[in-house]
Amino acid sequence: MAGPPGPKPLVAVGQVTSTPDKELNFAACAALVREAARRGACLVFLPEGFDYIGRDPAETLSLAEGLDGDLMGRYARLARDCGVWLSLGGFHERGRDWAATQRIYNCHALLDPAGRVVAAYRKTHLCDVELEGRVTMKESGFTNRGTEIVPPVSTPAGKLGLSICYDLRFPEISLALRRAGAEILTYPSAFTVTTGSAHWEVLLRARAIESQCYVVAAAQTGRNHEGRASYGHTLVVDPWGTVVAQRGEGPGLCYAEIDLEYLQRVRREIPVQEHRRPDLYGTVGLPATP
Ligand SMILES: O=C(O)CNC(=O)[C@H](CS)NC(=O)CCC(=O)C(=O)O
Repeated sequence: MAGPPGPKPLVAVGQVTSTPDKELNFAACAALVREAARRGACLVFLPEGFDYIGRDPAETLSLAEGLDGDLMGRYARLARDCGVWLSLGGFHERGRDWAATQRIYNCHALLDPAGRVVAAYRKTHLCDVELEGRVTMKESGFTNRGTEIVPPVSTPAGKLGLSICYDLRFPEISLALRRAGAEILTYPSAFTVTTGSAHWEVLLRARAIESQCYVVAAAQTGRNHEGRASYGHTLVVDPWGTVVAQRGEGPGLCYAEIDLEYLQRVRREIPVQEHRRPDLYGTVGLPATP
């Protein structure tokens, strides 16, 4: 192997309380990105809805922009100014079909330090969930489903596989990304308090253990508007399943070093990828037959 280990890449994960006010949200996110860059992070993650959280579908639709709009332009300048990569999960995107569909995409954009959008993943699993008397979400009411998984992107921290929030519940996408070469999986999120307190950490650790990837999950926290609160608990999990960084509630950053030698060791020691039985699981993602 190569000589002495060099410094390991540092990533930063932001936790925010987005509101319907895009200006305030940008100011809060930009301050976190600047702080993370000062501390030496090469890649900064922001949560789903970093741009805003609308009070209702009509407001959410009215505030949405294209990837070529003003807000992404400001983030591109921020990436350039700070010299960092930005994972901007859960951007409310008016796509090319906006005029026809009047629905947006839930888009995870990855920007390089030149401010270019090097990848855009559009959320493929939409959160339509009804917990009687507690939680109602109907994302498909204002969002189009993404149509593809995006191949992992090489970054200075490792090969990054993009997902969003509710995608976390579907191991199929994490395994597909792992198979395509991912070393870091990321789930920018806006989890509810009810589901987050029961499922958040265990799902993130399970995805890390079974895929043997780092898992990075930036989260919304606190009261986004009168009718909504988010669970927080931004996490980074290593490929062994250990939580290596986390926040509780309230806005802020946490940091983790990405150690790809450690990742390789975990994969060597428990070679699950070689032990899989694809000959047996052919229809696993399909609906059950009666
Ligand atoms: O709507 C926006 O503006 C931003 N998007 C979201 O907040 C999305 C869709 S409603 N939230 C989730 O996917 C929560 C998942 C969750 O809580 C779970 O899986 O338990």
